[in-house]
Amino acid sequence: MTSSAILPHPIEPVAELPIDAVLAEALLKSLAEYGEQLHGRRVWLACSGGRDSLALAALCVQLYRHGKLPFLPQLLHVNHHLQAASGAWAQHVANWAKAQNIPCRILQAQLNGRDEQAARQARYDAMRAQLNQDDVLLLAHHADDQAETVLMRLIQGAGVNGLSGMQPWRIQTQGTLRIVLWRPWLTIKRATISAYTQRLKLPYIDDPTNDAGDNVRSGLRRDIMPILASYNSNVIDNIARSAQLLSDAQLIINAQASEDLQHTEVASLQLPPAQRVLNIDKLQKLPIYRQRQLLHHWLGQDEPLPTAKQLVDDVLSLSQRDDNDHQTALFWQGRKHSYSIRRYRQQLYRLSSDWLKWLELPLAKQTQTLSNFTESNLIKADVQATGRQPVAINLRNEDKFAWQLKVLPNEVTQLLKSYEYKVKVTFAPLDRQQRIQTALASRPQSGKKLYQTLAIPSWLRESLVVVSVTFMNKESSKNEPLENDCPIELPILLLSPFESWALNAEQANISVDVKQLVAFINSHLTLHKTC
Ligand SMILES: Nc1ncnc2c1ncn2[C@@H]1O[C@H](COP(=O)(O)OP(=O)(O)OP(=O)(O)O)[C@@H](O)[C@H]1O
Repeated sequence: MTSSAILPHPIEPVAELPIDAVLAEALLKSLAEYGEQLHGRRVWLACSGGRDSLALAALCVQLYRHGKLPFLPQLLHVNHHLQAASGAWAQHVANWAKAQNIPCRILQAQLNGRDEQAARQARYDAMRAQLNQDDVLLLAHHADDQAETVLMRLIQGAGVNGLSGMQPWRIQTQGTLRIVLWRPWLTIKRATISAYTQRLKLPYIDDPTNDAGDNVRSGLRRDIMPILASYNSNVIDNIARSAQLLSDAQLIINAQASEDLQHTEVASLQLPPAQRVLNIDKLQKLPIYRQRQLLHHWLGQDEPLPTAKQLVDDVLSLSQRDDNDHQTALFWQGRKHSYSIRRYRQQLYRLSSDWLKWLELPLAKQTQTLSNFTESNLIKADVQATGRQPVAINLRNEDKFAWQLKVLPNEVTQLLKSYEYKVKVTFAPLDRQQRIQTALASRPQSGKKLYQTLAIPSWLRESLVVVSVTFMNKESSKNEPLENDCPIELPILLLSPFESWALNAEQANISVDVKQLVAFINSHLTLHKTC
């Protein structure tokens, strides 16, 4: 196909041509609705050069030149390089923009495949790379697009969210970039846009693949919509209206699910998106339909796309089991991460694969003399210029997460004031044979018994650390332990990445109060994502 075959009209400036009242009203109404959010933001217009987006660009030019639109969006055209004429289309959009005196950028897409989905993905990627934080991207989607989207989702078995179609104002976050997709024409029929382009003799590009009927969307447009219209001539408006009603319903569902989630999540065990934990007893107090919605909401948090209904059903059955099976793991490949959903006792866990990998990394034993972390010693060693910057002792700091004891040198100085001894602290992985006694047990325990008493799920068992303390004579240059009954390395704490248990140190007949040290360590432990 030659580019001239698809460009029926020559390029003319549109500023002074008649403005379409219906199209202008829809845009200006949407502008009034989102005016506050639009304030101070940069607006771009995604222009394929096709009928709809060229019409929207033309209307923006007209309204701007008549002082009715406070900004002139910059056009963004993405060249997909999918067809022989792609380059000519890009050039045509650039020429048209130049004739209208509207800024325009042509972007090159990097396609990963040749289908519609690959083109869409590459298009958004290219445009996102161009946009800055909180920029707004105008799109020319209209009521016919909306009706096709809803029908497409209906035949795929979507729920309320999917059936509420495209949103007129949608915040889209990917990585750290947050942008807004603005669709002011979702209530406008294609026919209205067509009539306007004809009146203005707009030289839009007619992409032959749009109506070829060889993908679901164009098949619905060509074959199904005319049949539906023969039953009800308002079919487009009606489907678009249903989508709007469902969109309201979805907001109510979201609000209910967020409220239920607040009461059901186990606050102390959260590390989103790596680990999220639900309390099954609380979940089961809700009616079953709210349990399903809550699980749907809980699983899909941190992800752009929701989970399939099948997974929600499987997780619901997992929560309902009353056997002692702690082995079942459900797998979910999200867009951003993959997850394993597991149950341990009365808790449901959604664990990211990165997090599970990190939990398997070996822990090393290490001993630190606390006085090395005081202000004077750090300054002497020229490690820190000030006592007010935290220093970290890493329990496990690799790859994506860091588990650390983070202390301020001046706090360590303060702590050690009350000790007449040198304090050495050892962090060592818990040995399965090691017998230790927590306040929860009447005698020392090891291995399986200990895990059961403390309710440690299997995947956390390689991430237990015993903290021991040795008090040394300050004067001794040889770092000899004190001459009393205090054993070398008295265990005082057992740590997991989320919890800590004081160990029964009173039994070891020592004169020094370790409570202060336990409280200090407990209050300075941190666990966070590093990237
Ligand atoms: N190559 C492109 N460059 C920039 N924006 C695009 C491109 N293709 C599509 N868009 C934007 O995405 C919207 C929806 O895409 P869709 O595939 O339905 O558009 P189209 O039918 O090719 O073009 P139009 O909607 O302009 O008639 C368009 O209205 C337009 O705003």
